[in-house]
Amino acid sequence: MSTDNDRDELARVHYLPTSPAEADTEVIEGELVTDEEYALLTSQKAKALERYRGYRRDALTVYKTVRVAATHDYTKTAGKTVMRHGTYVLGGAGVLAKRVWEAKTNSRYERLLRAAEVQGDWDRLAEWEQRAEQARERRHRRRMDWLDAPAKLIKAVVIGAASLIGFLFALGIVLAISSKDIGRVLGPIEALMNLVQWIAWVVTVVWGPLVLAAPWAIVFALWNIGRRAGAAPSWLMHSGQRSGEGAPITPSIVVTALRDLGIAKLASAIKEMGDAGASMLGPIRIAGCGVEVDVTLPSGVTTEEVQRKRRKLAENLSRHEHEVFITIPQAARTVRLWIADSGVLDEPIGPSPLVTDPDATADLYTGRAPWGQDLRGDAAAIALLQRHFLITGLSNQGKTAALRALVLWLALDTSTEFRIADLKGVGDWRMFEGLATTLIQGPTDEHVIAATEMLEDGVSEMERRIAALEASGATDGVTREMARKPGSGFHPIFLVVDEAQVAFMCPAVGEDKRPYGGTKNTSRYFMAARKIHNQGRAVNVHLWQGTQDPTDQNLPKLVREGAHIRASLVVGTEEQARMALGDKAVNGGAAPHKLRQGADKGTVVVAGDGVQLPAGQASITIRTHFINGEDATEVADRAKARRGTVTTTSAAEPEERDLLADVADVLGRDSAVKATDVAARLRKLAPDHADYRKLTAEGLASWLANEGVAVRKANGTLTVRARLVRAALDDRDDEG
Ligand SMILES: Nc1ncnc2c1ncn2[C@@H]1O[C@H](COP(=O)(O)OP(=O)(O)OP(=O)(O)O)[C@@H](O)[C@H]1O
Repeated sequence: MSTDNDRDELARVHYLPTSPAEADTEVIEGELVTDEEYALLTSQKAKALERYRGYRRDALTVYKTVRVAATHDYTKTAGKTVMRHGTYVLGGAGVLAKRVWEAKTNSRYERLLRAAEVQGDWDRLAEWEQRAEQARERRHRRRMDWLDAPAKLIKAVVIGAASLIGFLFALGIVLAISSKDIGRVLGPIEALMNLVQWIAWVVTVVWGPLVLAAPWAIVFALWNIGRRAGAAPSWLMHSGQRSGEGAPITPSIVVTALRDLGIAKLASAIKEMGDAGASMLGPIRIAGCGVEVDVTLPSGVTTEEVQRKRRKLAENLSRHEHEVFITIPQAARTVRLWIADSGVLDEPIGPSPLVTDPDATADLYTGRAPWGQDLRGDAAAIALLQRHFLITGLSNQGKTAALRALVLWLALDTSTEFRIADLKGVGDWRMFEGLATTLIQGPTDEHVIAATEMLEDGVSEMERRIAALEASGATDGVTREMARKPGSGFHPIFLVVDEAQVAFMCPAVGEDKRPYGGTKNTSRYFMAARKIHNQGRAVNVHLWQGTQDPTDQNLPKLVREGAHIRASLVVGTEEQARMALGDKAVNGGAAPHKLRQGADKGTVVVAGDGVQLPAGQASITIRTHFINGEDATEVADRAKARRGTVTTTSAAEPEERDLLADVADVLGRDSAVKATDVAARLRKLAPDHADYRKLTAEGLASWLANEGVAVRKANGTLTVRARLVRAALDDRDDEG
């Protein structure tokens, strides 16, 4: 059924007027076409519409096909491949042109001169100026030589040709005389002519193919030069080429990475130097599982600026941040980059030699503890004699394991003595039972008090040794012989406090009103630690501490700085890194805050004495061997077997006391004493006993009641009667 809309559509298809305004003014509505014409047009309209829709469908199909094909990965890859290889040819031509230009002009010298100038390296500038001048002179001489060249060439050709003909003629005469045939005089000359003719023939035969192949050979050569130079934009490279991951580090990669760091002065200086930015670089040396290169920065660019951009630099070098280390060697305006081979730092290092070698021994005076590997993959050993030690790091990153590994090595030296306070107390140091003379394990105030007393005993021992050394008249301090001689009283003592922050934060206050924790002049742990730091080293009394977070509250500055060797596992911030290792080390590139929590467990940045630092470096990063609890127990057992088991005391465990007998003791001949006085007498009798320290009259009464001794009031005061105490003792004896 036709409708008004159909008509409109029909009119559009056949270019008929669709509105009165469009129609000729003479056309009268209803008389536009006759019925026959309308029927004809209607059937044509259906066909036309069908045709139109067909075209549209076809056009859409073609469009979709083209779009799918054009955006398909294969097409993109193929397109990029074609463009990339095309660009190689153009790039190769550019590289070749540049090489020729540099060979024929002084531009290379100009570039190097600019580089030296930008770097402010006046010695090199003078040297290059001289070389440029010499090159210019040589080139001038060569040009002058060319002016005489044609005459010389013609002369040489004429003389050469005449000599050759003369020689051939003489040869012909010799042949003619020997064969008595005059016709052979010209024989050699004819042979030469024939040879020339033959060569000309060969040339005419191969000339055509040669001419045809020459452009392709040139294109291939240019392509090869461009490909080797990587002369294509990075977006045309396939992903492997573009990521550069695992790609060897070349001078141009390093220079480009530095240029793109976002340091404007550095970028413009490198641009001024052209690709001779490479002149900033020292040789790229293989350094363990990576490479190392020194970069002399242009004037105006500071080493700190580069250090701050470590992540960007790593990314520009197609490495992860933890795979690039920036340190500051001694040379002025120089940064040393160590760039790991991709992924190599995520591979575990081998087990400790202490575990693999059942015969491992140690000598504190002459040896070094095998702790792990430095980033170059070389064994990292650490000298521990007469050095206080501090290790810090976030929780669960391997602090105890790293500290314990060193103590285990020490244990293999039979002259050493250990007094250990593990203020976490989950058994990490349990294997030292029977090896250490003191082993305190636990986090309570009682354990801190015991640890403090352990340090105070260490101070007393230190003072005794200082006096003894002074009295002995020794001139070389405590020698190895003195330290190893049994009974000399100078054997090495190591006071080890793991989780030392617990001690500093302890709120307990002693009888003398002095706090155990804190950082005041009256704080007992703090003062004992300071005294040992100040004077312990010389008489072989060492303090080793492990702590989680080296803030002023957890580990006061004075105690941090008293350690000769400072090691840090991953910490949260640069500020913490500074507290852990000191400003000098962090300014020199030590960056424990850049280690990865979890992934870099057991990796320590070490500063200070005792470690062999690469020349000019303020710290070294060591991946420590992990000795698990089981292996640690085995090593400790070996140490015990060698030295014989020692009796370990645990000062924190309450001393066993017979309280009833003690009360009888303190009552003496008195028949009745006030309970408060009895408590005071008990405290005096055993001042270290925790139960007595806090004892009150009521507490004593209730405890004696449990023992069958009633404590009643006399004149309103709780009073202990000796008669009842003795009776209870007798009863107990009878029962016993
Ligand atoms: N060198 C290492 N390599 C690999 N993993 C390690 C290494 N050292 C420690 N670990 C792992 O880290 C875990 C925690 O180690 P450790 O107890 O020494 O940490 P911590 O820093 O002392 O922890 P916290 O401060 O909480 O006591 C270990 O159980 C072990 O699995």
